[in-house]
Amino acid sequence: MASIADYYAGKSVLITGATGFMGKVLVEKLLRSCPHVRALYLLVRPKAGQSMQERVSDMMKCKLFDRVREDNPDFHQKIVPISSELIQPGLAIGPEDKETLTSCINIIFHCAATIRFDEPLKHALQLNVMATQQLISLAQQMPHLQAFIHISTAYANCNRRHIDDIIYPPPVEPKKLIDSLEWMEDSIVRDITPRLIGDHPNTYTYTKALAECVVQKESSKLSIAIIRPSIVGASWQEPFPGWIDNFNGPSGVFIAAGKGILRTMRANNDAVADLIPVDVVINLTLAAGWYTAVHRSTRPKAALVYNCTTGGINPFHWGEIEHHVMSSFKRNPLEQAFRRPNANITSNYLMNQYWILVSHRFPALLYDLYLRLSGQKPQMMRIFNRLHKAIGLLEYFSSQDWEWNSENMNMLMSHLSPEDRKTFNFDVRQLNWPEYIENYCIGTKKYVLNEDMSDIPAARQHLRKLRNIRYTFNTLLLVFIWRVFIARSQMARNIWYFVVSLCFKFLSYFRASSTLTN
Ligand SMILES: CCCCCCCC/C=C\CCCCCCCC(=O)SCCNC(=O)CCNC(=O)[C@H](O)C(C)(C)COP(=O)(O)OP(=O)(O)OC[C@H]1O[C@@H](n2cnc3c(N)ncnc32)[C@H](O)[C@@H]1OP(=O)(O)O
Ligand SMILES: NC(=O)C1=CN([C@@H]2O[C@H](COP(=O)(O)OP(=O)(O)OC[C@H]3O[C@@H](n4cnc5c(N)ncnc54)[C@H](OP(=O)(O)O)[C@@H]3O)[C@@H](O)[C@H]2O)C=CC1
Repeated sequence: MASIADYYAGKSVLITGATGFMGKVLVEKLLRSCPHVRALYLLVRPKAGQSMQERVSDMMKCKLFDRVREDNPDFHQKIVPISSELIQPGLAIGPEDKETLTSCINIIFHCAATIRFDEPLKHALQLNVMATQQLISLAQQMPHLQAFIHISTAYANCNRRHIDDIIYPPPVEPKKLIDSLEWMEDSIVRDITPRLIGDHPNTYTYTKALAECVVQKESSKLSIAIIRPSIVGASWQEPFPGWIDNFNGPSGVFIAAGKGILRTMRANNDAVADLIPVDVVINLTLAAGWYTAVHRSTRPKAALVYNCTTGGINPFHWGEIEHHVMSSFKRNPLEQAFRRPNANITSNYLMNQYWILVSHRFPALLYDLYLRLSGQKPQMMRIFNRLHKAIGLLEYFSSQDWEWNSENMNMLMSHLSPEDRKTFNFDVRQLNWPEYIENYCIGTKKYVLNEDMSDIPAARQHLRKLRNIRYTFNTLLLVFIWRVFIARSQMARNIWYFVVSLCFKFLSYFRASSTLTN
């Protein structure tokens, strides 16, 4: 059997979502590890005043592509941007482009989606479900297509505790839902969304479940595989450790904690934090593309599903994540932290509300007061309100755990040659979590916040200043409490003397007993 790189040699690959977090890593890895791939056709839309060509050339200038640029400075010649808006009829692909695609594409990687948890249902449905349906229809017109790889999420079935490598019946027949929402006003859809999504936490997981069902329907006509990654984090090894470029999932939480803004969050210390590095997901995706294509004539007539998770193989827990994130940001602090990094997770609702009041709202109020008094615009309360909204949406995933079957991931690994196992490594047993989390935190500093590592001494100095402010503040608070409450009331003074003498007695007792034992 051909190696993975040999298989991709001379192939034309179509990628949706190439400008996104995972899409970029996919494009980079294909160009670097499969240098003889014929062409990568990227479906991209113009956005924020930039044409699709400008967006793609900006993307290729990004640091992620440094290694490919070194190996092959002309790599951009393999990239063919195609203008496409996935929520438009026919994906808004022009007739000439459609002709080109249908005549030459061999493999499709469908990564595009809206991953926002608060996306209005209609839009999530249009992009995550209807666009998938349209892409499959296009794929059916491609005579040379050998594999269609759909990126789903491990949480598409998060209303179940144990999730196998299979497609579950959808919560509703997608076509029926699409037809009934079509005529409804947005406000009505918004009102009935909670009833429709039922035991799904948001429109994202709900529509991703429906998309799997759409894909399954076509699996007898096409060679399809579904990849279900869990919580995708920074890269582990490739193209370099710690690469990340967004605030999604845990990254935003890590940054907020590193900046000393986030001090408390609801999460279960003992629940498995099913993070998976982005390079692992992409390596598995490319290997699945190869496997699906190579076995297309002998495969069973159903889509193979790959749960791409770490929990069952190399588990790590939210409590451990908290510990390593905090210690990493203490060693490599972020610039201009609001307070010293010290976030604690708790599964207790009341405890969490208490800390939100004391460690979020109260300091924000004080700081905004200071900004007002110094003639500046208050902003801290606004930042905290947005943070609370974001973490409120994530808590569902950090407060419970799931069990995924990773049989197909293991099966795929067993089919790889020793060489491919190294080049397309997705063996998460080798993942050293503390080292990974350290690189992840440094990655958020370098690549998301664009902070310079040479500024670390200044950032440490800033943390020392914050510690001194805290000590001064605590001392003043103690003096204030003493003056206002204790010094003025006889009863409070008596209680105070009673507590002090009790402590004194205990001390004398322990000293006496330790002298006796010696
Ligand atoms: C000490 C640490 C302890 C650890 C504790 C546990 C931590 C982790 C917990 C659980 C992770 C579980 C995740 C499950 C994943 C499932 C897997 C998948 O399949 S898909 C991928 C997931 N998708 C998302 O992550 C989209 C989530 N984001 C959204 O839905 C929106 O961005 C939202 C509602 C959060 C905000 O929307 P807007 O309309 O307000 O605007 P906008 O531009 O998106 O963001 C506004 C501000 O919020 C920050 N932000 C965005 N996401 C954040 C986040 N996750 N955490 C903190 N801040 C975040 C942004 O940086 C921005 O801040 P600025 O204005 O630039 O200062
Ligand atoms: N990140 C994660 O933790 C996880 C992600 N996944 C899945 O992986 C896939 C990729 O996710 P990720 O890279 O993180 O997501 P991103 O949000 O980073 O990227 C989404 C991509 O989809 C494109 N897109 C969105 N809307 C349209 C549209 N109307 N027309 C054309 N293109 C569009 C975006 O293009 P543009 O740049 O123009 O907006 C972007 O390239 C998704 O299917 C997601 O469900 C699964 C599990 C976890």
